[in-house]
Amino acid sequence: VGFDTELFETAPCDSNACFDSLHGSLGDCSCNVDTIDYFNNVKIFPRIQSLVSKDYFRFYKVNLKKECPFWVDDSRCAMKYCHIKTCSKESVPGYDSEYENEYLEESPATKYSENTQSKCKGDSDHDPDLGYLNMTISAANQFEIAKWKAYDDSVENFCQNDDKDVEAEYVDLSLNPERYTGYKGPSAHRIWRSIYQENCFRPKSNPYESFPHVLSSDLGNMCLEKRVFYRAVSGLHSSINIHLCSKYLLSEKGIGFAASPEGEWGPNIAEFQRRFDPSQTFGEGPNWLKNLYFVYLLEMRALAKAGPYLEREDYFTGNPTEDEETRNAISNMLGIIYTFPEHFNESLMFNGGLQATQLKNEFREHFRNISRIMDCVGCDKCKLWGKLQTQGLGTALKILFSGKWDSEGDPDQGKLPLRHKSNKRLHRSEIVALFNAFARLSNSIRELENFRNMLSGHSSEVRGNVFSGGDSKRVSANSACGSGSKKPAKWS
Ligand SMILES: Cc1cc2nc3c(=O)[nH]c(=O)nc-3n(C[C@H](O)[C@H](O)[C@H](O)COP(=O)(O)OP(=O)(O)OC[C@H]3O[C@@H](n4cnc5c(N)ncnc54)[C@H](O)[C@@H]3O)c2cc1C
Repeated sequence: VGFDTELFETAPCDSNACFDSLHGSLGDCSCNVDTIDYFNNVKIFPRIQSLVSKDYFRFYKVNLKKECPFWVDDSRCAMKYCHIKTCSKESVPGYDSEYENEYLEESPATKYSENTQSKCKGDSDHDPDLGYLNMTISAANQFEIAKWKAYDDSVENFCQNDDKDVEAEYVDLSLNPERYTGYKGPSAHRIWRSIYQENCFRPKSNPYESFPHVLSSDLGNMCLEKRVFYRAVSGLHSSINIHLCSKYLLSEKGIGFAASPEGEWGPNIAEFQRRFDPSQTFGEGPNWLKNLYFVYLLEMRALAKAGPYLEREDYFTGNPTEDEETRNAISNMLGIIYTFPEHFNESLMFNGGLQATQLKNEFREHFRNISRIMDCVGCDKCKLWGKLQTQGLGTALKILFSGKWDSEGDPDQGKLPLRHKSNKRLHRSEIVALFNAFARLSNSIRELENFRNMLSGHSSEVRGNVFSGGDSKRVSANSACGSGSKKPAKWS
């Protein structure tokens, strides 16, 4: 799918400049911004927000104590708003149930002896002695095999998974909302710089020493896969910054009726404009907002692709009524997602033999590094949401590109009552992260609607047309890496 740098034009500076060019085609897909606005704000947003408030999605297991593997972190949480509250294991619904034992591997020898005992007792049609199959594996070999398994698991993972770390703890996300924390300056910049400069694909011979590290006008020189990577990361960055603008600390103490020890929190329009107005961002702000829609589309496609599998999950918390409600809410939301007519088409990516395989490895390595960089974030609350959202995006990339979900079949499969236990391919924390990450993006798009209305002085009204055709037909030739010309064709 082609990409036209003219789509990323600079809008004139006025009070609503952030939104003037936030219309029409998104680039790199057949979709447009207005379609997503309507679909998200009306159909997805209410459902996903209600879904992630369920117990299964509210508790996230994460290791926030891992050392930064890249540099000595010298930052300190400057504000009390950085801190997070963790939960005791006992307060987590469903804890000590199947989850903690879910991934404990049995040794092949144990499995065999159990199988033989249960199946072979009383059998008279074979001689157990002659038919004996020696499945013994020495402890040393078992250790090696465990390493193979860890390796095999890791090659398809786009993220480090730390929910089995001794130091991992449960966090109740509802007690730790993503909002303004005051985390800024050199520490925050080092994270973003390291992500864009060292762990993101950039146009070759980039002359920029300072932010912004990538100019959208140069994106057309990159192939589809590299552009997708950059746009996904940039979209995540936009989402984080939209949240801090929409839940900004307006006053430490609160005013009048709003007075509270927690302070007064709400949208900060000036902060939003500073971050996204073209006049203050070298013209890039609206493009960064488009990247938010782009990463939303990517994650929504992953949910659709893994939908039949996700519909078969148990969502166990130990409360049968709540679990049933969660499964119904998942089916309902996925049912809506299946109807979206212009899903991202990941099959256009990574085609082209050895070169494509190498690129996919590079893509995965870059993303894994980004997930490791999250351990360097110097504010606990930012780290929590940064880790959750990168794990969610990493899970989406795994669904899209590991090949494991390519034969998942049509969504009707999900209607089968069968629940696969043995065939589990996603960990609980990956599922929790995937849905919460998507909920964050959905919330950001909804917040944009609020900012748009505030800036234009209108009362709240949902914009956009359902499936407004328009630009959607204007899809040009593929410019995936290894597929020939890196220059995208113009929109026809
Ligand atoms: C993982 C992580 C999580 C964070 N979570 C929070 C949080 O929950 N609450 C909070 O208050 N702060 C959070 N922060 C800090 C916040 O993101 C900013 O870094 C901080 O507010 C300083 O903002 P800034 O204006 O200097 O620009 P930054 O957001 O730090 O961006 C640095 C530079 O990157 C470029 N840039 C900006 N946006 C984009 C984009 N979307 N795409 C491409 N380039 C871009 C610009 O050139 C900008 O100058 C987090 C930071 C990180 C790294």
